[in-house]
Amino acid sequence: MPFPTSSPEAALAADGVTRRYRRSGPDALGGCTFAVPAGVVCALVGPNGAGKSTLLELAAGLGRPTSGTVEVFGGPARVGNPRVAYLAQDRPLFPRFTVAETLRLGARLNEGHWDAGLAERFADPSRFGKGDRIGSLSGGERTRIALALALGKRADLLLLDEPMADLDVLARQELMGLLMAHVADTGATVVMSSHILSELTDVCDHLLLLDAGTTRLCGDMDELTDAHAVVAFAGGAERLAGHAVVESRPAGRGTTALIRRAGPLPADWEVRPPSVEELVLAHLTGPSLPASIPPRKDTAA
Ligand SMILES: Nc1ncnc2c1ncn2[C@@H]1O[C@H](COP(=O)(O)OP(=O)(O)OP(=O)(O)O)[C@@H](O)[C@H]1O
Repeated sequence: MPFPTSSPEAALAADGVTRRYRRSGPDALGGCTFAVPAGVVCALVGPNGAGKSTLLELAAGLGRPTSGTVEVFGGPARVGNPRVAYLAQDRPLFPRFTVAETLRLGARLNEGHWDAGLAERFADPSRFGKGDRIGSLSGGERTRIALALALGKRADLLLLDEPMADLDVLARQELMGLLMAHVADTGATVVMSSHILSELTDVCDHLLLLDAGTTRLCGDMDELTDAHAVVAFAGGAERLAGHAVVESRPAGRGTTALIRRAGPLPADWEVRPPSVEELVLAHLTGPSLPASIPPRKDTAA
């Protein structure tokens, strides 16, 4: 099923995007197509090297696709778009600036749409001495400041590359709470990458799974889990015929499998919905299936 990549309600859409860093090198993205609707909180997941950071960079307008298009709210992705805030994985900040100077710079660069209160809640300047320079902060402290700069911008689309990566457990909880409260207040769209899936499944309602530069899954989390089932039954894998099998293995005298349902399932099968973790792992190890889920016709077990 094609994604509505030009749909006006898509906050971020990619159509056949490839990105090659070196002319004769491999594709960091190899034909990536998806659409993230406006207003969702989207988990961007995938193994190391899947292309997550590359995709976020392109969405922020930093670099151009080698082919294909990346659109933000229906227009080409471009650097300096006031509707977009981007938190890069390496948190680029000026090391010689103090915390206060950095926040003042954020205010100056985003005049007219800077939320100083929100930026201060993320940065929490009370933690720092007046003259503390960015270069003297810990990784987690720098992340707080970088998040403050991104969030203070009051953007409609937040592109956050591993936003919680350097933070301790308490700071993660605090900043994720602030982020979610901000999103609930403003209806901003978030696309956020992380390797800690459990951290994302609690707060995200949309999933974008990349692997080796291509889209493996994209859609509403509930619809994706709903369209799949973990099944267990007596007998061999031949009983799965007709269903798209993501993963299957023998279990005693029977079979367990994660399938994409196609119509009703036999009454003697044990059936349960997969967790998001199971879904992601199975799709990363199993055969490639269409990344989007067609509307379900028959859900009866
Ligand atoms: N500046 C660059 N020059 C050359 N190759 C690059 C560059 N940036 C990324 N790549 C390559 O592109 C591919 C995708 O990298 P990317 O950083 O986008 O993946 P990722 O999913 O964000 O990985 P991780 O989870 O490890 O952060 C990798 O093979 C990487 O080596």
